[in-house]
Amino acid sequence: MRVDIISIFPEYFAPLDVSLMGKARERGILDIRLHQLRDWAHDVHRTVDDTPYGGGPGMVMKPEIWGEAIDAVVGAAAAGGEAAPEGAVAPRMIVPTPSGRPFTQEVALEYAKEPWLLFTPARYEGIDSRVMAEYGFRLRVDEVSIGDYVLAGGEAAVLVMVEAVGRLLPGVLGNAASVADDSFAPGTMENLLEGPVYTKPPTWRGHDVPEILLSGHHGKIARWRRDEALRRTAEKRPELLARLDPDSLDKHDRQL
Ligand SMILES: Nc1cc(-c2ccc3ccn(Cc4ccc(CN5CCCC5)cc4)c3c2)n[nH]1
Repeated sequence: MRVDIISIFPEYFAPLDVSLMGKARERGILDIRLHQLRDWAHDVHRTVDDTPYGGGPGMVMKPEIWGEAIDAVVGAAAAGGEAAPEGAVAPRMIVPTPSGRPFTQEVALEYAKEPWLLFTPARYEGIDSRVMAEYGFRLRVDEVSIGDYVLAGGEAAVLVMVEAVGRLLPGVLGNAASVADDSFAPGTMENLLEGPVYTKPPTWRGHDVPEILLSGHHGKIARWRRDEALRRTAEKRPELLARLDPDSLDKHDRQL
């Protein structure tokens, strides 16, 4: 997967050089390319923002510079300047914003199927809306929110999304099964919070690991884990239980 990120703070993405994402890049699973938005601002001060039409606080990012940057990043491949990833002519353009659709595990799985993503994290009060209108159809623009709180810019949201998508790519996580057991993973754990985890020692400061987990009885262990997931979900996120497909609950679940 190719990932392009255009930002006035490309250094914000240094964390993508470490750990799982760093290894995925070394192994060519993820091809992340960073671009400094100001490289397309031609005035002497390399200005990227201006005052909002209609008044209001803060500044808005100018459309011209974003347009030139996106054309350069997308066009380079389309113009045959280099091999577009897996024949993708155009990337999916993802715009972090507090007013976007919720970014969920389902959206992460959707993005993980794309050969090429373009993230456009903004600063100030956001990007002139005409940029999303200009690329909306051709780049299938998706405005997404990572949560109901306001960040100072989109970069942290991009870090979150690249990690959530990157870990779903084949070969990134050592033990593929752990993706299937994720909270919100499709299938048995869909819409359930995962239960508690333990490792050695069996007793630590007087706290014992639940006996069942030491029993080696895999059927009972799976049952216990599902019960714990249901209990935790009912306690912390009851609204998720309402989304559960009743057919996915067996008679044991129902008596909980
Ligand atoms: N899930 C999530 C995503 C973000 C996020 C993503 C990108 C940017 C770019 C700039 N900001 C700061 C910021 C400050 C104030 C407003 C609200 N203003 C009210 C009137 C016009 C706008 C919007 C935006 C971002 C924030 N925050 N939270």
